[in-house]
Amino acid sequence: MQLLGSIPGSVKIVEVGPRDGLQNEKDIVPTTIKVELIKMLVASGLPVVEATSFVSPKWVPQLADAKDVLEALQNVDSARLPVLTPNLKGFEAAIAAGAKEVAIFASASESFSKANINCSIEDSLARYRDVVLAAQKLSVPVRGYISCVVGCPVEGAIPPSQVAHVAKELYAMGCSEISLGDTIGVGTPGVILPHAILLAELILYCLMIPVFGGSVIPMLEAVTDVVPVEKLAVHFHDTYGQALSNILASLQMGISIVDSSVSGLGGCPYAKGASGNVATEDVVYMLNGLGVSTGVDLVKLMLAGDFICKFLGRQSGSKTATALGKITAHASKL
Ligand SMILES: CC(C)(COP(=O)([O-])OP(=O)([O-])OC[C@H]1O[C@@H](n2cnc3c(N)ncnc32)[C@H](O)[C@@H]1OP(=O)([O-])[O-])[C@@H](O)C(=O)NCCC(=O)NCCSC(=O)C[C@@](C)(O)CC(=O)[O-]
Repeated sequence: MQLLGSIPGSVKIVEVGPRDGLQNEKDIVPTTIKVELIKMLVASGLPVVEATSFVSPKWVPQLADAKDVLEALQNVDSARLPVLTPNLKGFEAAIAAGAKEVAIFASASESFSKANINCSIEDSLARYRDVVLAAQKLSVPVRGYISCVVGCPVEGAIPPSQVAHVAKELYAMGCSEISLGDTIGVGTPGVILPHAILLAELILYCLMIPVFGGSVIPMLEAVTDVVPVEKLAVHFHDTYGQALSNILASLQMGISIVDSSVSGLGGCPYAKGASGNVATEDVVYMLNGLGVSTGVDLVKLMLAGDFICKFLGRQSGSKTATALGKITAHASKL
């Protein structure tokens, strides 16, 4: 255990499947299915389930039913159900629909900020100050996201200092928690970029394909210099299969809040090439193996994953759910 360093005894998992997971689905998922999924996730013991987004329906048509989803969940009180709000308009609509917690989402990359919320980083921070002020008046906690914390689909590697700047601003304006998003899943736990990656970057650069990233540890070092580690969450997409290793490295650096998506659903509509978030089932399986408590019942979680995968007509993106599903199917034939 000494090898692992001082990983936390318990981890808070923030389930983002109903929001981050579904926002990229082309075919509209009926509100009743979204509500049932959220209820199943809550029943599995997840303490926080991000329910939906109050964003422009022109930008994210899949979540145009945010008000209906939230209103159908008014009696659910065993988990926190935050929602994304990009501006005051979204914040006011969320509160009117019964939201008790919200999240704002900035970026460490100028290009991604423009693509995702149609404004510069500084303009977004000014807009978010208004949201946080309005939330503080109602004692509503605000989570702050930062996208592209190691790499951007347009700009390539993002300097840790840029991430730390946005994190410091979000914390100073009053965010209760800051989630660091490797939106395109390019980060590794390494301290430096391996030469092979640098060479691959060069080739991709010549081909004008800027898909490369940096490393998680220097980014976390820069951010923990300006924001207390207990206020930080990590949010890894699993595009390059690095998410679990990055989570383990983050835990070793004192992080105890991890975002994930049931069955590995997800991807951002404004980040081409980004695959799903790390699967919640795989995170829970790893944390169980490490003896880290989460309060999540893996079997109930897998039932929720099975429910949404069957509806979407697709295989689970969780290796744990796939493996345990095969074992169960085999056992039932004996
Ligand atoms: C921010 C805006 C609204 C700017 O979009 P805009 O076009 O610049 O905004 P606008 O103020 O000019 O308004 C345009 C229209 O949208 C309406 N509008 C304006 N605001 C709202 C609102 N809140 N709710 C509903 N409608 C809204 C507004 O009323 C108007 O309607 P119209 O007059 O044309 O009929 C837009 O860019 C937007 O909604 N973007 C959201 C994109 C998004 O949701 N991306 C995915 C989430 S972020 C993410 O996935 C990353 C994360 C968090 O998971 C972490 C990671 O992995 O990195």
